[in-house]
Amino acid sequence: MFTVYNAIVMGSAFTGYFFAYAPDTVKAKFASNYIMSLLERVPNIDIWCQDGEKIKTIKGHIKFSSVHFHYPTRFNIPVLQGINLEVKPGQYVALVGPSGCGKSTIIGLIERFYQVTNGCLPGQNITQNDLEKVCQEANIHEFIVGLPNSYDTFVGGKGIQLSGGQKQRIAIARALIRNPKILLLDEATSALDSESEKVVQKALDAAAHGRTTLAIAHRLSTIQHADIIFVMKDGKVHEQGTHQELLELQGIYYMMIQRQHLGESNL
Ligand SMILES: Nc1ncnc2c1ncn2[C@@H]1O[C@H](COP(=O)(O)OP(=O)(O)OP(=O)(O)O)[C@@H](O)[C@H]1O
Repeated sequence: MFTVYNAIVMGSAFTGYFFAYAPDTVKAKFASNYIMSLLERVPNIDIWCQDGEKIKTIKGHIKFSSVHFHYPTRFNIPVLQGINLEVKPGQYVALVGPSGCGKSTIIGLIERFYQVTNGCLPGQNITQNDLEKVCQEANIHEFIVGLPNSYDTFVGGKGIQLSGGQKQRIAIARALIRNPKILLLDEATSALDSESEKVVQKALDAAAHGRTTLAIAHRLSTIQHADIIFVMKDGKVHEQGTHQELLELQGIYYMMIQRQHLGESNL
């Protein structure tokens, strides 16, 4: 419908015309109405929460039961098509599968960035000692104390003066300072060279200790120790098991491992 509201919300050519030629007081009134309507908007996810379970204490148990999902902007493209997976508190679980099969979408749903289409999901003061403890866990403390001003060293906006591996380890420390029960790792080492990857992976393995961890990885060597590996394809879980069980199955995971070994030996 061609209303002024829609024109403003949808950003049509009419908006430009309206804002170019309407008197300032009228423009201000429309703009403030629009701002108020944005402030008062209740996200769908909150409406849903009123009926759903509100989680008071997070124990680190994740369960997807027949979860279907499509992105709001792409109604006719199903991304998840009946996902069933369970991660028990403290387990380290990996998601693997071809590009675009829906791995990051699963993490987005756990973080409640989107509402599922069908199915269901379950519902300080920081001291210097706390800071140093998490930096030790993240394998970055030694590096920081070696800097000219230790923890007070200026590292530039967004850590521009740090290497990729150092930034990753600081990101791990930032995650750990809140003592989370769940760690969600989406390709946490993918942008690193193999030396930095080893250091960051060591930090991640230490951080995962005693926490429920869901890791997405293309480099399969990093998740072979996972308690369960879910192998996804076309928005579905096709295989699940330990590294050894999946190798014995000789299915998709086995093929992925073979391909990766072949790729590495061709480097
Ligand atoms: N914000 C979005 N809006 C619409 N479609 C999206 C959005 N994000 C992802 N998609 C689509 O959803 C599908 C699954 O994407 P997702 O990022 O979950 O895949 P992935 O398995 O993590 O891929 P990769 O291994 O390449 O990171 C893809 O087809 C993608 O194009």
